Amino acid sequence: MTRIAKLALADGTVFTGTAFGAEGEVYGEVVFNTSMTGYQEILTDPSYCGQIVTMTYPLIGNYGINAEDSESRGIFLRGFVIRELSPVPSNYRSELTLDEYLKQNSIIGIEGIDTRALVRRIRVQGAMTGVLSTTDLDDDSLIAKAQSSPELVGQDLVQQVMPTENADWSEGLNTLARPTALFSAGCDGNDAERPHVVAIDYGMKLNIPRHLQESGCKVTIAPGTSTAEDILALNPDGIFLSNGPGDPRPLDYATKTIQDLLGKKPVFGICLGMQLLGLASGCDIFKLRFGHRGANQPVLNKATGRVEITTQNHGFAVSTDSLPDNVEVTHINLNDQTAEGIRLTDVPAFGVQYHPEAAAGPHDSHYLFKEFFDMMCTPATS
Ligand SMILES: NC(=O)CC[C@H](N)C(=O)O
Repeated sequence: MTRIAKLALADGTVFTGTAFGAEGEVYGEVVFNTSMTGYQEILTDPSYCGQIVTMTYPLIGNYGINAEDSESRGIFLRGFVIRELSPVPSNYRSELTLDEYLKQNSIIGIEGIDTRALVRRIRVQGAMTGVLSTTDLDDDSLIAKAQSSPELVGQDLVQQVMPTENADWSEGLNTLARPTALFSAGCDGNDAERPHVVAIDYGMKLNIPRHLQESGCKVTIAPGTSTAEDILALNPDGIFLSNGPGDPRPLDYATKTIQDLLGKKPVFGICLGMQLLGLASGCDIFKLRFGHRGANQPVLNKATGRVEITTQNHGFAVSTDSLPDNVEVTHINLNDQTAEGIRLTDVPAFGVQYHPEAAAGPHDSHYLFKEFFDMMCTPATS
């Protein structure tokens, strides 16, 4: 029996489609991702907490769901909007269908709507709050709910997704007799020699500690609310600032921790981590109209002149209007000239707005993990 679902936007637009996944009603910021593949990594990226995610690629679910490709312990986005659900996955790795996976995780899906019209509306008017429901199918009621639901701006969503305890990253340790080619000559690869990275987890994607480990590091994961004392007590050689959901500006606890750590150990941040590094260094943050979410965003590395094709998922950006004297822009988004990378000139600290760990997407930017490794292996100049 076909189940109806409706998506209502705060601007009064309503889309009627077919429900899949769970029953119920949710609200969230409606955004879109242009990736053709990687829907399992997108579903399990904690950075989407608080959002209803639309896929522009029309056929979703065609390779099912498997045990290896998840980027976290669950699904944190609020709802999933697609054009056409593939009911029969064709993939030897598939263990369950997308519909079964969303049901297991109590996530509402809607298919069969005009996703092109939805995306064009978001591109023109900007990301906006929406309500996705299988229980209330009255347009006026849903529009009123969308207009009265809280916006994502100003929300600290990190505390809804971050871990609450420290943990050693041990996945695959027994398979890494020696780190991969990314390993620098600096250390000889045995555990005592590996640089120890403490990754502050604001909603970290799992492929990030995998890449830190494969680049030769030992990794300890710490909650996003850790203080500088908590982090330094773990005796790190370097500090990693992870991706994460929501607006970076209310995360005062995180900004303070980073300010207290800058100059003490090398720092590398990705996405939210770069935004927090920027805030800690006195940069301003602004909200993009509809964000950058996809796996084909061109980024210019200003130092090398090379263009990297990157995976991105962010709705906020570091403003380049009034950069502090000790902050340099290292990477630029070629679609809109926004900052995709910064570094501090007075202490060993840098960050990128995009996702060099891919998962899913291109591998053009893996070099950044080696740069961080080498930064930790280079004796600090007094
Ligand atoms: N992937 C991320 O870390 C996203 C950072 C931040 N929540 C943003 O939307 O810009």
